[in-house]
Amino acid sequence: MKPKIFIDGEHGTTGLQIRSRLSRRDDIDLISIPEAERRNDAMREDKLNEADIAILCLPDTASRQAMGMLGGSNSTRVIDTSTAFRTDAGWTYGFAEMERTQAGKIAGARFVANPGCYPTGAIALIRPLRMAGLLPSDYPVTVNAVSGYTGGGKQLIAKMEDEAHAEHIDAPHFAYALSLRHKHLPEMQQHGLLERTPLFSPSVGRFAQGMIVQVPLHLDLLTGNTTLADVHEILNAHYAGQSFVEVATLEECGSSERINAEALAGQDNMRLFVCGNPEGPHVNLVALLDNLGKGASGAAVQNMDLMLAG
Ligand SMILES: NC(=O)C1=CN([C@@H]2O[C@H](COP(=O)(O)OP(=O)(O)OC[C@H]3O[C@@H](n4cnc5c(N)ncnc54)[C@H](OP(=O)(O)O)[C@@H]3O)[C@@H](O)[C@H]2O)C=CC1
Ligand SMILES: CC(=O)N[C@@H](CCC(=O)OP(=O)(O)O)C(=O)O
Repeated sequence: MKPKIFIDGEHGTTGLQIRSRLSRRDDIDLISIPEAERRNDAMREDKLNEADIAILCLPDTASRQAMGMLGGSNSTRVIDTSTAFRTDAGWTYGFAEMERTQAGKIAGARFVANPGCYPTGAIALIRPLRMAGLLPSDYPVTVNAVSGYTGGGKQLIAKMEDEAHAEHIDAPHFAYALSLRHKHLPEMQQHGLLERTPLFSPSVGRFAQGMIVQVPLHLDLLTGNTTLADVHEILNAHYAGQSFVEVATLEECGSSERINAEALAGQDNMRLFVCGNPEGPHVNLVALLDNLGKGASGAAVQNMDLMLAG
């Protein structure tokens, strides 16, 4: 029998993208509720309990409610795309390339918390340097980022696209989370293995999908006489052989004049760049991804595949 997959929130931005990836497959049985019934709790509870894997594409509160609907006695496995469980010890963090053992942990997990889009880029850049001992745990990390506006879900999409919307946004690019308390900080800190809370400044551009996450570092504050080439070598070795995360060569990093935030829109992979003057004194680490690809729906499908194979 084919495994039954239910996407709770399948008519939202992340859910639709997962559904379009899964609707092309014949190795799974996609179970569904009609769009008009998407908030029918009795139907949701029924499908949640019928599924082998439930993928929650809901706001945090609705994800917590769905976990309540699952109760204790069923065997449904869960991938949650919200922020609700990403630092919860009872959940496995769904960033498969974070460590060599992480894909195996996801494969055997009952509950998998899909990473946030910005943390996917930030942790990808930071964690290997922490693990190698190059980046001190108390380093004051700064993360600067720009996201496509689909990152804000249906509500932000409407504000950006609908000129008649009461809260229409006509800016081509805007900074937000100005109080520096973005909801992604706890997972960046925990899974980035950082003692200090990072300083995170996100922004949104007038494009639908795509994302750039930047982590600039002072080389003289890293351990030893670290060079830009050393940083590149650590990242390159960490992600060697991975299908969804690739480190651009130093040649490509050195010859690129610009990085286009939309370059990976519609794709499920992430590319990392180590930019700067080879003589120092700084290095700028850059992650390029689709907020709805490796940043959400692509990663959820990657995790589902690991769980089905596990
Ligand atoms: N967009 C992105 O790039 C990313 C999103 N995420 C996360 O994924 C989750 C989904 O986000 P996104 O798809 O962007 O959001 P959307 O607002 O686009 O979609 C959310 C969906 O959930 C439905 N929903 C809301 N509350 C309930 C409820 N109580 N019961 C049943 N259905 C409900 C909504 O229905 P209705 O239309 O009626 O409101 C909508 O269909 C969020 O937790 C988000 O933080 C994670 C990474 C990236
Ligand atoms: C552009 C935009 O508004 N982005 C969202 C984050 C999108 C996302 O990844 O949400 P999760 O918390 O579920 O990971 C934000 O900053 O709140």
